[in-house]
Amino acid sequence: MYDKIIPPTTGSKITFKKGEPIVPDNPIIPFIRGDGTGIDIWPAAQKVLDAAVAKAYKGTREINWFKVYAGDEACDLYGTYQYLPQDTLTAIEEYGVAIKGPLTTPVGGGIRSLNVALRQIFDLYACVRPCRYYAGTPSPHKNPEKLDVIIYRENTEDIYLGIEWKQGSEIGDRLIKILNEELIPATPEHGKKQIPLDSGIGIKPISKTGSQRLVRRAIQHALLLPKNKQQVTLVHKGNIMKYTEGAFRDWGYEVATSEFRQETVTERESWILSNKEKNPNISLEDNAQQIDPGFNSLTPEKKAQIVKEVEEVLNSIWATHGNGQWKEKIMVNDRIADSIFQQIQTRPDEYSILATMNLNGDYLSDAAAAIVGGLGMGPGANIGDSSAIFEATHGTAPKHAGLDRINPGSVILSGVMMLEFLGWQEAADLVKKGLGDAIANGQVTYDLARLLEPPVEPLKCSEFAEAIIQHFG
Ligand SMILES: NC(=O)C1=CN([C@@H]2O[C@H](COP(=O)(O)OP(=O)(O)OC[C@H]3O[C@@H](n4cnc5c(N)ncnc54)[C@H](OP(=O)(O)O)[C@@H]3O)[C@@H](O)[C@H]2O)C=CC1
Ligand SMILES: O=C(O)CCC(=O)C(=O)O
Ligand SMILES: [Mg+2]
Repeated sequence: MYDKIIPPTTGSKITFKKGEPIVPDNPIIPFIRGDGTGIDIWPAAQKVLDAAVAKAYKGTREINWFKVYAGDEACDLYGTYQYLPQDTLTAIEEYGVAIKGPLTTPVGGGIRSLNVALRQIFDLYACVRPCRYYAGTPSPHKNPEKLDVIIYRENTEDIYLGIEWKQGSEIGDRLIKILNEELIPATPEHGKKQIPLDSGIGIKPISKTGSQRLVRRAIQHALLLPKNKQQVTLVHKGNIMKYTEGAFRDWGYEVATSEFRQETVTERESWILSNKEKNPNISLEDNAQQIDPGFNSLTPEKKAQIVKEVEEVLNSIWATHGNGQWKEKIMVNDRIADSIFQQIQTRPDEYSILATMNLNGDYLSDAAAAIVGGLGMGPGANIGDSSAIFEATHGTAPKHAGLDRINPGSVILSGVMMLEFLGWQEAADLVKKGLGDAIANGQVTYDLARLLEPPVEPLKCSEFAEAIIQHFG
């Protein structure tokens, strides 16, 4: 079944039932070490995870690691250009849950992203990236502890589908010709627009299915959070891209109000309801005027549409959501993508789950990680209905590779997410305690050491892992 690798002789498989993992006490878990600093951070992370499981379960539970190959290491073993061997795909398919270090993607030419390929091959449609603060972590922000968000990033489509054509290529030029001469003129709203002939062309598909399954998972997650964090914000650039980014927002609201009607309220509905709560005799027209600041300058048709919206909301949910009941529901709102970047800095405590398309989530997860201490503190999980791969938000950080200096925190915290996914909360809690206490004690790697006031002598990557284990207690 495998060409060049041999699974562990002990251990059992994780299986999935209705999207939930069924986990034996001795699961076999494939891991990819990763390129660049993967050589430093993976061994450190593995050591911490093993120590936590051993301490939490005293030998009754154990991870049986299965080394599989991707990236440079795979080419060394399998031959030139064998970046993602079939053995690796077979192992992840067979064992369901895997963890990986970062993998290199060259800019401009060469192979497309192995990281993205893995997400697409296993349909890991939800990229979950929590950004929360560990006390004592230095940050460029005054109140980094106020940020506690979980980014739910759609993980399989958008520009990451990688459908693009090079400038000057035969198909690219043909496509531009068809667009300029046939499709754009056939679409009146595009007027006389034309694509410059020397353009590269990329396609940005955003599907209803892809958007809705991501938002569905985000709302399901919100249901498990404490009441004050039960909020899902749909992030989009729908003011500019109405049929892709704008549609993501609309489809997100549709999932909330059709599949989770009793559990959710949209921000706009909450305004309509609270207007009536404040003034029970308010007319539909006055209510409409208050929810739409530009109401008075709208066309009669548009005004009538908003009045109808108010009427429908009151008719359909006043009984279940009115009189303040909506305050107990999950709030679903939306924010424009550029605005959310400033909002997480200026009003961080107003946000909880941020549901995004692929590209916006990629940008936003690095930015949010920076607020709570940098990419060394940014974990992640790629989750599908029948498998999951855990990995940090950051890349290979090549200039630090092999120096035993990089912060392994992000991969260790990705391991914590994996332990929680397995239901091994006791081990996950030990790692979080160890990491939190090490940081609070000023035992940190270079990235955090240089930000501390006064600066401290940095620990090596491997020493930081040891410090975490010592702080398990
Ligand atoms: N999922 C994946 O495997 C990903 C892979 N990549 C790939 O990684 C390669 C390198 O990408 P690049 O743009 O340099 O981005 P990286 O995220 O690899 O690194 C950029 C900078 O972020 C900081 N950083 C990253 N990781 C850590 C860490 N663990 N601890 C402390 N600081 C960290 C370092 O800053 P400083 O030097 O200032 O301390 C580093 O130089 C590319 O090929 C890219 O495509 C990128 C993202 C995700
Ligand atoms: O695969 C890559 O090279 C980049 C991926 C990335 O930036 C991410 O997943 O956040
Ligand atoms: Mg990224």
